[in-house]
Amino acid sequence: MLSVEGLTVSAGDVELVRDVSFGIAPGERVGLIGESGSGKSLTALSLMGLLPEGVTAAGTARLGEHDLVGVPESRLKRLRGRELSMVFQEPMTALNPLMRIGAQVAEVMTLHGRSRDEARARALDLLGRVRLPEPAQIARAFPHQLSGGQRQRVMLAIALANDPGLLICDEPTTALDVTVQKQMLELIAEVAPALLFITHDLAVVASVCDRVIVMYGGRVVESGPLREVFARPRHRYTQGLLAASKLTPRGTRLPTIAGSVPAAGRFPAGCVFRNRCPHATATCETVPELTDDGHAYACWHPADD
Ligand SMILES: Nc1ncnc2c1ncn2[C@@H]1O[C@H](COP(=O)(O)OP(=O)(O)OP(=O)(O)O)[C@@H](O)[C@H]1O
Repeated sequence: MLSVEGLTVSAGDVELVRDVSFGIAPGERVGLIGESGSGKSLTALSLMGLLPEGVTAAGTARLGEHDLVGVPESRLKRLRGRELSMVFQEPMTALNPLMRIGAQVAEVMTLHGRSRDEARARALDLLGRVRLPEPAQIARAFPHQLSGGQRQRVMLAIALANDPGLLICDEPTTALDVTVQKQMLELIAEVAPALLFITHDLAVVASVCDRVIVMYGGRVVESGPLREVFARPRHRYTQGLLAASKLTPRGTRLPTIAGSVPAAGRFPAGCVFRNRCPHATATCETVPELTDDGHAYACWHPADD
């Protein structure tokens, strides 16, 4: 569905993103991780055609039938919001402080050709879909009257308004507290048609994504199915990230703790978690899981040891 080949982003002679290639299949949820400055945001912005002044992209990126790199702004404008859309970290900078929420959600639909009445009605549906309580009341509110989590849900409603095929999220939950973050992540995972999710939080990747791409110094240094990359990280940056996180790479010796399989039954018995995990002997066929306390833990099967 999305195919990126040899994407290079430069500011003058300086290459900030080099030769990045990856793809996203319909329905797939891909995490893009990497340290600060590794080029994650520029990669996403080049797909959206939203690179800052003086920064240019080369290479190819195709979303379905549409080229995204090296095409005129007028064409990208038609694609943005309709074929692909993006949710940013800070909703206050993206929302118009002087415009009511309902009108802002409706506007993105009228811009893409829906009638005013239709857009207004659908705006209420969308606010309900992102699980905002009392959508009619929220629609009449101004951004400052909502909480940070509610504003981020509004941004998600706006991003979904024209049924895009791909949703890009750039650290959308970083500014939210842990409980609100978890709800937002569940919502994104549920509603995204296909997802490119930028974060440097491994637990977030573990809870939302099927596949992960790791960037370092402007390049992709490894990628693959989540459990594969987390279980056998090849690049020293990924290894360091895993070591510093609450996730434990496969192969690490962990104490076995007796206990019962959690009621949630998410984990088949037989695997071992690190001892801080409340699920103790619970299981895991899938390597990382986000547990009820909001943290991800990895486990390894004794048989693999
Ligand atoms: N407008 C610009 N002009 C020149 N260099 C830029 C510009 N924007 C970003 N950069 C540089 O490009 C590199 C990649 O930036 P980018 O924002 O994509 O990183 P990132 O991985 O998203 O980081 P973070 O996690 O901190 O958001 C950085 O070294 C950054 O300083």
